[in-house]
Parts: sequence; C-alpha cells; structure tokens
Amino acid sequence: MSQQDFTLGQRYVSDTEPELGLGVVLQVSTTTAEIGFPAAGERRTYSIKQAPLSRVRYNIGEKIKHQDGQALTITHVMEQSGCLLYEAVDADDQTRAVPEFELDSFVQFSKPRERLFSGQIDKSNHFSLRYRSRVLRHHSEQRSGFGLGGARVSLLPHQLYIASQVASRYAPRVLLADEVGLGKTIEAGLILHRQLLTGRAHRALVIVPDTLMHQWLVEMLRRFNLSFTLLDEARCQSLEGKDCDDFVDEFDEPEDFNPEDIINPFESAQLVLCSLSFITDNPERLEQASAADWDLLLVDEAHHLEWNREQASLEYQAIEQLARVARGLLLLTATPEQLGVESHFARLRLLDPDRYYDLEAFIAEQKSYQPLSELVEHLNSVRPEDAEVTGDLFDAQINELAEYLDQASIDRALAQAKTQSLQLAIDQLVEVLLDRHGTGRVLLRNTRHGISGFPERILHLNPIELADDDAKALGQYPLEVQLKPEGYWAEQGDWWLFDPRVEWLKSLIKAKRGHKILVICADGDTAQSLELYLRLRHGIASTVFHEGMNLINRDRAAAYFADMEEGAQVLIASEIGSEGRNFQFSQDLVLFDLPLNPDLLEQRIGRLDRIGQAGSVNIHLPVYHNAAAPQAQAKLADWYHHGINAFEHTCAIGQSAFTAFADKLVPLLADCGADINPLLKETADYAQTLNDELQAGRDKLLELNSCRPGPAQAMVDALEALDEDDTLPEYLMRALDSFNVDYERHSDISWVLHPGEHMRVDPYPGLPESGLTVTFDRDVALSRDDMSFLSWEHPLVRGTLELIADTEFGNTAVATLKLPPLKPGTMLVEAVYCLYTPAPASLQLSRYISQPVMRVLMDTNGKDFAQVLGADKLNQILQKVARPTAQELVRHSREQIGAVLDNTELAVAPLRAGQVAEAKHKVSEDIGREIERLQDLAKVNPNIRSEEIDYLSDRLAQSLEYLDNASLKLDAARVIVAV
Ligand SMILES: Nc1ncnc2c1ncn2[C@@H]1O[C@H](COP(=O)(O)OP(=O)(O)OP(=O)(O)O)[C@@H](O)[C@H]1O
Repeated sequence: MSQQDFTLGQRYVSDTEPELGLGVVLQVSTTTAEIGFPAAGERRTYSIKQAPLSRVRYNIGEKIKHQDGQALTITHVMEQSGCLLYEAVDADDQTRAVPEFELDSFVQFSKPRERLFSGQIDKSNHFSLRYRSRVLRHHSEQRSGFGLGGARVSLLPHQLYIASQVASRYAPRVLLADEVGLGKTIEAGLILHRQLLTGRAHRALVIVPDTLMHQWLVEMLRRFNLSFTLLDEARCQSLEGKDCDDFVDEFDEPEDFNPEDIINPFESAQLVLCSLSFITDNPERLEQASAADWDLLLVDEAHHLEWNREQASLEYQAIEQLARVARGLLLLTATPEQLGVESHFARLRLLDPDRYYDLEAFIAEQKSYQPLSELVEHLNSVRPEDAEVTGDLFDAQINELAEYLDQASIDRALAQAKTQSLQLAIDQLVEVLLDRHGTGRVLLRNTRHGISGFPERILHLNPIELADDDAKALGQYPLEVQLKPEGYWAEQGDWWLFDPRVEWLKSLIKAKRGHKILVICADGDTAQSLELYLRLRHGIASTVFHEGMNLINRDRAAAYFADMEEGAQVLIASEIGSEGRNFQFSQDLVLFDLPLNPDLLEQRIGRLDRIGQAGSVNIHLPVYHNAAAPQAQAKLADWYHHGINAFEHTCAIGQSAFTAFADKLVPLLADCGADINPLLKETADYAQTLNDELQAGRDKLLELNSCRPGPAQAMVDALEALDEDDTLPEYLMRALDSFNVDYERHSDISWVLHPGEHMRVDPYPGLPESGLTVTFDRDVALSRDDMSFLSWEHPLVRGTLELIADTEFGNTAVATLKLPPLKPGTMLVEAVYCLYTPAPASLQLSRYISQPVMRVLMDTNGKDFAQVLGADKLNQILQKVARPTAQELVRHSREQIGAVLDNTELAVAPLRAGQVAEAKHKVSEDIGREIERLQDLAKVNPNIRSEEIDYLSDRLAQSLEYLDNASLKLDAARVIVAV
C-alpha cells in the first residue's frame, strides 16, 4: 500500500496474512513500523514505504467488539492525534467510548463487505474463478452419476446400475452376488465412493480374507482414491501405545488407569480394513470393532460365513455381531449357495432379520417366482418400441396383474397407457412388479448370460495312464486321497518323484514357454513341494502362494507372477490362497486336482475368467486313466463336464445339482470300478430342467432387477459425455495458476503437477510433495497406473473447489471496464449471493436447489445489468486495477458502494423465497414418493424395513426445516468502474 502515517495505537490488518487478526502499531521509526498481532501472538516489522497493511477504520452503524468481549454498535467516530476514538452503544443502549487500541484483536475479515472496506482486495480474476468454482461445484454435485464417474474403472452398465441403485439408498443392506469376476469389488467400491461423496456415509469397515487385504487396499486407493487403514494386531498395539517400552510403566499405578485412555484402534480412522481371521481369532478386537460406529460394513467372500440349524460358525457369529451395529451392510460373494441353501438363507438374515426368519418359507418362496417372471416377460413382449403409441392392455394381462397389484395401481397404469404412452405404462408396471416381489432389493446378481464380451473357456482333459497296480491300489483309499493322490504317492517316498501328474505338468510348462500358467491345487503343502521341485530341479521360473505365507510374501509372489518381463512363468497356488485374486493376465489354468464342490471349481476358474481377460481361458486337467479301474478324478471330471457343464460355462445350478446328487455321486466316485455313466445322464437332465426353471424364474427376475439395460446405458452415456467435456482441464489450469502450483502439459490429456515454490497454500490439497502425473482420459488412466485419473471427483479437484469456495479467496475485487454505453466514472457492483443452508451433508439439500448461486450487477441507480453482461462476457472485458488504487477507490466511494450492496441484497431477497419453495416442493416430491412407494411395497413385500420408512420421514421433516432456515449470504463483491 502507499506510504502511511503510522501512529502508535492505530489498528491495521495484514493484506498478505489476514489470519493474524487485527494488528496494533507498537513502534515507529523513520523507515519501519512494528506491528503486534495480539490474537496470533506475533510481531512483524514492515518498511513504511511498502507495508502490505490496510488501516482498519469502522463507520457509524458498524458492529465492533471491545477486547473485554462486549459487542457494540458505533454511533460516532472521532480522530485524536492520528488515532480513532469510537463512540458506541451496547445492547442496552448504554454509550461507551472505545479507543481503537482497545478493539478486540481476534477479528477475522472474511465476509466480503468487511474485507472490501478494510482494504482486503483480491485480484479480479480470482473473483471470477470463485464464481465459476461455485457454479461448477453445484453442477458436479447435482449430476445423477455423482460419485460414480470419478473412479478409475471402465464404465460398465451392469456395475453402474447396481452401484447407483444401492448407493442411493440410506444404509443399504444387500448381497452383491454377481458371478465370479464380474466386478463385485468394483461395485462395492463405487457404492462406498458415492456414499462417502454424497455424505450418506462417513465411516466404513471392510472385512476380507487375509489373502485379499493388500488387493483391497490397493484397489480402493488406485481406483477410488480411498485410503484405508489396515488393522492387524501389530498396528492395533502400536495405536494403543503398547509397542512403547514405557507403556507398562505408564499404567503401573492402578489409580493412573482410566479406561477412557484406551484408544479403540477401530476409531483411529474413517476407513478401516482388516481380515476376517483377525476378528475371529481376537475376541477383544471384535469387541472393539463392534464398539465403533459404522455407516457401512463390507464383507468380501461372504460364502465363508457358514451357518446351519445346529451351529453358526465363528465367522458367521462375528459378522452377525458387527452387522447388528453397522447401519449399512454389503456382503459380497459370487457363490452364495456354496455352503448350501441354509447358509445362503442365514446370510440374507444378516441383511434383514425381520424378512428372513423362516428357512422353510424361504425355500418355498424361491420356487414361486416363475409365474411372476412369466408375467414380466409377457408384458415386455407386448411393449411397443415407439414411445408415442398409446393403447389398451389385453384382458389376459390385466387379469394376471390383478394377482400381484391392487386395483388402483392397475387403473393408474391403464389410464397412462391410454392417454400418455403404452411403453411408459408397461415400463412402470414392470418396475413395480420387480420392486414389490422377489428378493430384488436384497440380492443383486449379474450373470455372464446378461453381459457380453466374456472369453471362451476351453477344457483340455489330459488322461495320464496309470499302471494297473497303482490304479487298483489307489482305488482302495478313502475318496479324499483319491481326489488328492499325492497322499498315496507319499507312501513310496517324495510324492513328486512318483506322481505322474508332476512329469506331465513339467512338460506342459516347457511346451508353453512364454505363457503365464496358474496352477491351483487343494493343499498348501502340495503347492509348496511342487513349486520347490519344479524350480530347483527343473529351473522353472515359478513362485508359490498359499495360506501359510504372510501377507507381504503372498503379495510379493503375486507381483512376481504378474511381472510380464522378468516375472515367474508359473504360480502354484493353494485353494484358499488364490481366492478372489486377479490373474486375468494369464490364459492357462492347471487344475492339479479337482475340488468336490462346484462353487470351488467356479472360484478357481474365475481367477482367469474375469473382466479384463483378453484371450480364451484354457483349463488343463490331468486325470489318471485306467480302463480297468476308472479313477475318482476322472469320474468327477466327467460329472462336472457332462453332468453340469461346469468347466466351459459358469454354472448357476452347480451347487443345487451337487446337493441333489451328492448321495449317489460320492459313493460312485469312491468305488473304483463303478460306472458313472447312468448318473451323468440323470444329472444332465436335472441340470437342463433346473437351468430352464431358473432362467424362467428366479434368475430371470434377478437379472431383470440387477440390470435394467435402458437406464444402465443412459448412465454410461452421461458419464462418457462428461469424460469428453473439456471444462475440467480448462478450469483446473486457471485454478493451479492462481495458487502457483507448477504444472507441465505433456499433452492435452496428461499433465505433471508439482508443488510450486510460492504456492498460496502448502500443502496443496490432493497434491503430494513429490508431485503427481495426471490424465483426464479414462482409457489412458486404465492403462497407466502411474497416472492419476483426474475427474470432478478427484481429491485434488474437490480440494481445489473447496479451497476456493469455502475460504475468502477472491471474495472481493475491484476492476475497470471500457464499454462505450457506460459513461466513464459509472460505478457498478457485482455481487454474488449464495443460498446458504447449514444442513448436514447427508441430506444433500443442494441437489434440490436449482440455482444456489445468484449474481447481480448493479449500478448506483439500482439498475441490474447481470443479464446483459453475463459472467463470462464481463470477465473478458474487465481490466485489472493495482491494489493501492483499488483500496483508495473503495475508501473514497465507501458509502456509495455500501448503498449499492444494500440494493443488491434487496434485489435478490425475493429470489430466496422462490428457491426455497421450489426446493421444498422437490424434496417433498422426491422423498414423499419414495415413502409412498415403500409403504405400498411393505404391504406386499416384507423386504422393506420399517427403519427405512422412518428414516425417510425423518429425513423429509429435517430437510424441510433446514430449507426454511436457508438464508441468502453475500459470497463475493466486485466493484467495477467504467473508464
Ligand atoms: N469396471 C471395471 N473397470 C476395470 N476393471 C474392472 C472393472 N470391473 C472389474 N474389473 C477388474 O476385473 C477383475 C474382477 O473384478 P472384481 O475383483 O471386482 O470381481 P469379483 O466379482 O469381486 O471377483 P470374485 O468373484 O473373484 O471375488 C478385477 O481385476 C477388476 O479390477
């Protein structure tokens, strides 16, 4: 600022460090002034010539605070020896004299009016950026795909549909049961991401098998920018301070001990990840986890939660305990019936104990879906393609509908079909039917049947001739040994030297040089000895993966296998070790043995047959062959292949078929020599019937409910259009420039960002000290792990929007304008108002406010130019003004500016009522419709939880109340003078 006459006791505010509060002149020399900032406990010495300080001078009518805390209103201002003496009145109208040095120092000039009049004037382009940030943030949060588009994933309709359906619910409780490898982890991540971004959830606990901890940690960070805290015993102890030597001493004295001093490690972070065994092996940790507050509990590979009428497994009990306290629950499993229908039912009961209380009723209900599915099919078949067509439904359809819907709903649909659109009426009828009947709300399952682009699965059966003696001898062993015959060979010495499968495997690996091969066997011990032998004896680049290894070593092994240049050719994994893992870069799977469980078989094949698999999946299966004594492995392979076709296709009926035929199958397998052919025929017929039934009944309904192609594709289209839009790079460039963040543009779609030397804030949100390489292109992000995918949902972008819109950045400015119709000297004030609704984020009230940012551009006569001179157009023609000139200008025209600002407030005030009324109407319609729907549904479908309805009613009441309290606040003011 220009040179001032500093006098002891005068009050100033720092232009560059306004957060120091009100400063007071402590010492003045001929060249410098020392200013104390009592609120911050700081002192600064400035050169008198160039001090970045603004004199604080209050006017009559303004509110001030005395240092003793008393609030006052100024009635008179006098100047004595260079210092101001205010005369002011308190709330009781008592007059008091306040010398300026007695003013409260804790004043923060953050409101635009205060900042403007105390000389805190920002750059004009920062004002523009602020306005734009507010508008863009509003647009981004209003999009229906908000929270789904920012993840580093391909936009797949079936995943987006499920995620948007589930994430829009309050505290969703669902079983995500897509077939193996269709992306349940991604769906869960999308749901969590959307719930977090929209404020519906804040805290989440993810529980996974040991083997998947690291994969989840990495996937959540890499794909969703969600940073989880991984809890194991060591980490918990460290959080509790138990790893410090002094811990014991600290609590030596009983009187020192206060239970509240104990930290609950599960409360140390918002997003926590731990393994299932961690909480089942440590009851006190389970208690701590249950004592913490969770909006969402996610359990991966939930088929491990075994339950039957006699006994619930430890795993089931632990999750049951947590499921009672967590509001939302997502269970993930591709094979919900792997442990039988009882466990499946029990898991549904975890989700909704009121609905699933009777196993028998549940089993009966499962069978009754066919007529409903037929009706839905029937309606879809008469649905015209053209939305313009109106007409009647046939009597037959109306009669069928009457079985499921009340007369009022049917009449509504008939009227709509006749007057509006037959297509629309049928769409809505189908939606209501799916909504009201079936397990649709709790169980969501996409199958490969409904999704294209999956690889072919090719079975390569490799008969291995077994000597008669061995064949007969092996046939005498229990079935378990026959299916895992290394136990038999072990009796002769090192089993791998005798078992002919090993020699076969070695040859296959050599023949497939250059191809990655995943070998899965049942036991960890078998995996280890096999790998050791192949690596040490035959120089095969291999690695091993089993449940006995610690997490780090498992992840190392998986990474070594995944390394395309120098990695292992072969990974030998045990059953448990390989579950849930992503190995789709390999096209060759060796089943070293066969599990006696179709779902386990599907889990094995699913390691390769997953989204992202670019080639065909070759399944290599060695089976002992001996014509005289047919072997168990060979018979089981036949049953899987010819009985239920489980190798070459995912097999939805595998578990049911196994349950139905286990009594016949198991003795036949065990009996060396018994003929399996009649059972193959019987199983195949059964499988055919069951598949047909499922396709017509439950599975069809599930499929229709889990992905409605039209809306799902519309979501993809909208998100793709957003990806194409170049508003984000253009906006970000301006923002980064304004904050002095360094960036280099590699190309239009990828940049390298670095913290700049003179950044306005340090650290910059979402920008690591080491910098960040970013891309705006989804495809590039998908193929380049080293680049961050920048979208409106990325922490750096959201952080930038917050940094600008939630601080005083750019909330005051002065500029000049040359526009011939305006006479030089004409003054305009551009005022931006925001409809401010201080409500919890979870209510998402901004979604209902169509125009929360209002802009007025007013001259001293009260004429508003906002329409004629839009924000963008105005920004292009404004000229910047040097700060001292701007401060001078504001000082001189303070009264005039104040009066125009008052007028802008009067001009926008009536808009508040309109905005609030519109928002209240929308929120009542939106939530009211949902309440009505749920109440309707509850009459026919016990899937609806009463808390869901209560929650919505409460949410509606709260939303209306908060909207009533919404107020318009001046967000930024710019003074513009025509020249
Ligand atoms: N939308 C997507 N974009 C990119 N990759 C995806 C997408 N969906 C899934 N994938 C990839 O496909 C693989 C399978 O996904 P995911 O692990 O989520 O499947 P899953 O259904 O949980 O599998 P499993 O049944 O084995 O547990 C993973 O490698 C995942 O990263």
